[in-house]
Amino acid sequence: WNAAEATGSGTGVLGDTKTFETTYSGGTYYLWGQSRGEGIKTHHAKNASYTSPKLPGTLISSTTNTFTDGAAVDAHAYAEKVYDYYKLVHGRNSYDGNGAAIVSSVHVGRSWNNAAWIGTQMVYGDGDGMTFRPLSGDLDVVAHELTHAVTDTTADLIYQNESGALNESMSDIFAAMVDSDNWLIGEDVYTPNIPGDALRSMSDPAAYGDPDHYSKRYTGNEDNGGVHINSGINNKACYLIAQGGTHYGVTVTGIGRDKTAKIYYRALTVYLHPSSTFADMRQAAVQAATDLYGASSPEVQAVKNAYTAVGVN
Ligand SMILES: O=C(O)[C@H](CCc1ccccc1)CC1(C(=O)N[C@@H](Cc2c[nH]c3ccccc23)C(=O)O)CCCC1
Ligand SMILES: [Ca+2]
Ligand SMILES: [Zn+2]
Repeated sequence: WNAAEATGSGTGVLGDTKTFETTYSGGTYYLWGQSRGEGIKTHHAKNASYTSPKLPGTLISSTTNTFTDGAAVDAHAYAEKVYDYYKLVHGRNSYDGNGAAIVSSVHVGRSWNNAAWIGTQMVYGDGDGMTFRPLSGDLDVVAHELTHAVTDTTADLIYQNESGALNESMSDIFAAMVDSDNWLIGEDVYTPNIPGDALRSMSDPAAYGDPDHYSKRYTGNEDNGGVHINSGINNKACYLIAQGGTHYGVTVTGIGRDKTAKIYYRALTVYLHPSSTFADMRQAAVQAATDLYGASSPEVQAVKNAYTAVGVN
């Protein structure tokens, strides 16, 4: 049998219909797209834990090329969208720049209220229906996880303390650039019974208890030294660069999402390194903006003012 490329369709976590690449082989269709890099494959973990050697699990199949597993449909379709974002916007072929295969597993764990990049693949929990719906149901989350793979193959920011907060912020930043209708993270899958809330906010990190100024950074040991907490400081800086605003008396004139994304992509892939601090982040963003737009550009000024506004000088 040859493995023929096909177009499948299915219903996502939120009940929306979408199409995506599948492969036909031996009378069966598989959640396996072949046109992007070395391919995109989506598997069923059958409740195996994210640490289980049973991962990735079974490649998800259908005899009709119609897929009814919402978590699988979204994990697969959103992986395509994130691949396309990095290829078309930044010229990057998959997360490693070399077409690496993108592998996901859904139904990981039992009612697991989380998701992750485990170094080799993406894994998604189903949530317990109260804290989360199946987490692949939000494009933010898929883009966040795949961006961890981009970071790991570029700056490789150490996942603790300040470098870890920057690692987290890079994932939130590109999640917001891909799922570009707002500056919230996880809003589509977080607390299904509570409308309008999110896991994190980049426009107002404090709305969810995260710091929006360096003087308010968490210095304890929880969460690998607050990687999902102190990310709020850099997330706010990114928001200010893109949208502008006055923060703790410092005014920033926004330059828009697209230029902001280019600055952070260049900072991440050229200037940041494993032990980068927030001070290094400011310098990397200033240098990236200088390379792209010139030393005396409004883009460079926006970067400088945004980092001053969040207390990183
Ligand atoms: O990628 C990441 O940074 C997070 C990876 C979490 C993880 C780490 C190590 C092993 C397993 C899982 C997953 C996400 C996250 O931000 N998790 C946070 C918030 C969170 C999600 N579910 C939770 C349940 C309890 C407490 C906190 C959480 C965390 O794990 O802290 C990213 C987008 C949405 C979920
Ligand atoms: Ca969002
Ligand atoms: Zn993360």
